[in-house]
Amino acid sequence: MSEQNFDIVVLGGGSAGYAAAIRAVELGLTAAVIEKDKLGGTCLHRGCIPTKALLHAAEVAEVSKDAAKYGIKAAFDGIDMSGVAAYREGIVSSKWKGLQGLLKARGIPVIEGEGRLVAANAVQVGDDRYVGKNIVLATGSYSKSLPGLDIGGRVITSEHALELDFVPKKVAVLGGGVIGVEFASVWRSFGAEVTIIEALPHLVPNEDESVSKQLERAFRKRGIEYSLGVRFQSVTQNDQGVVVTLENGQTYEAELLLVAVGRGPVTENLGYEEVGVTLDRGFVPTNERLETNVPGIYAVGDIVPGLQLAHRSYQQGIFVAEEIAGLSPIIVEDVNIPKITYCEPEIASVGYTEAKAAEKFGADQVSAFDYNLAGNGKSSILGTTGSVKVVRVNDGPIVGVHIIAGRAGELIAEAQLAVNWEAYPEDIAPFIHAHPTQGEAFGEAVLKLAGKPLHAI
Ligand SMILES: Cc1cc2nc3c(=O)[nH]c(=O)nc-3n(C[C@H](O)[C@H](O)[C@H](O)COP(=O)(O)OP(=O)(O)OC[C@H]3O[C@@H](n4cnc5c(N)ncnc54)[C@H](O)[C@@H]3O)c2cc1C
Repeated sequence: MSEQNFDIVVLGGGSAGYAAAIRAVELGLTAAVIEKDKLGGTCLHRGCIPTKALLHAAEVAEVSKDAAKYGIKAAFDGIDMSGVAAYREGIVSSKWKGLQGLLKARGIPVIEGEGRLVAANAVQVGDDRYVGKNIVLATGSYSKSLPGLDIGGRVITSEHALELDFVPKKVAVLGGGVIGVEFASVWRSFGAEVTIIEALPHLVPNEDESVSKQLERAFRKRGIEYSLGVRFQSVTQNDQGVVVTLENGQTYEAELLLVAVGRGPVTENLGYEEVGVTLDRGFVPTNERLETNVPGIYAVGDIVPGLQLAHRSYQQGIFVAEEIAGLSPIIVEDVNIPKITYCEPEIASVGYTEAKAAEKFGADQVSAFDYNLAGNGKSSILGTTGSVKVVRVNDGPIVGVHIIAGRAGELIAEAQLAVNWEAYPEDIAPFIHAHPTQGEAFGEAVLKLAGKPLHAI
């Protein structure tokens, strides 16, 4: 049995874990990462990157189907899933190589193997013990299912969906949240018939209702079916496919059922509770400095209750390293973290929805303006519609921005700065947005809220 000592031992080498190690070493601390699978975790290998490659392939399919609209002669002749897989895997492996290089260049050891917390300051891998002045738990998340709904055969999760080497003819998607609508969007572009089943009254139910409604209209136009506000009851499967039954007795036949009902924390049987770390429904609660109830043990990423996003994970990793180094980093609340749903059309948002802002600040204290992209030149050129909604406190800051449009994700960077810096529309109004850009739409909404509309009425 060997023992090695570090300032920080990180259990889990996903977005949260490796970010903590990199920042720690930048600050002059020593750190090691323990990873049982592949450095980069869910985001790089099974999440953000491969799914966005699929979504881009889907966009290329849509553009090629639509080429005549732009006067371009091109014929769409179907999807070659092995080509799509090669493109997707190429991106993932180049990013993976780059990431390994980043850690190597900083001298951060990546210990391969399954780690277990064995003391408040130690993680064991096989016979070897890694002792840290501080421990950072970063073991991530897995695809959840519903009670009684077993994954297997034709009932699949996003991990299986990514690896499919064929386009299903007909697919049912259980869950109209981010992962569900992204796969629905890809499969529809690839030619599948898709039905989404969502128990809540809207698709992407955490978004501003106006955005959810626009997505529902856009999906309907694209031929994506959905059933809202009715719960799933059961599924049966046979050689041909699945039959999904809802609580209202409605049934759907499909070749596959994708279960996209959220992600649970990976915290079982890792020694957390034995060492005294309190769990709450499997998640690891922390104080606002991301320290667990056991002093010196921190938790970051998807195991911490709240938004499960890669950029939140990076931020938490960096935060914890700086906290341990005594820098007192600033806290970013979940509400101020930008979120993107990469379906077509894309959705991007930050801050409070109009309804939540009204609840928090009072309905008569809040104003919103929803700028229709029909008035935005660049959006017309790109052939996209949608809107940019800005929510402000009257005589106060911008507290929410909600965008739906092709490439909406690229527009959220400015909005998240405005929200996090608590900018007033009047602060931003004098500044200039380049023309023609989709970014002008945010400028137009801000001008309107500042009382000097240009192209908005
Ligand atoms: C289909 C899909 C699409 C997504 N798309 C996006 C997106 O577009 N944008 C976005 O921001 N987020 C996206 N996410 C979410 C994002 O992937 C996660 O929020 C992020 O990966 C969480 O990082 P993490 O470090 O907490 O966990 P993970 O990335 O899950 O990393 C945890 C790591 O810990 C390792 N581990 C676990 N237990 C042990 C152990 N005992 N010993 C050693 N190692 C262990 C695991 O192997 C894993 O590598 C997506 C997720 C999915 C599933």
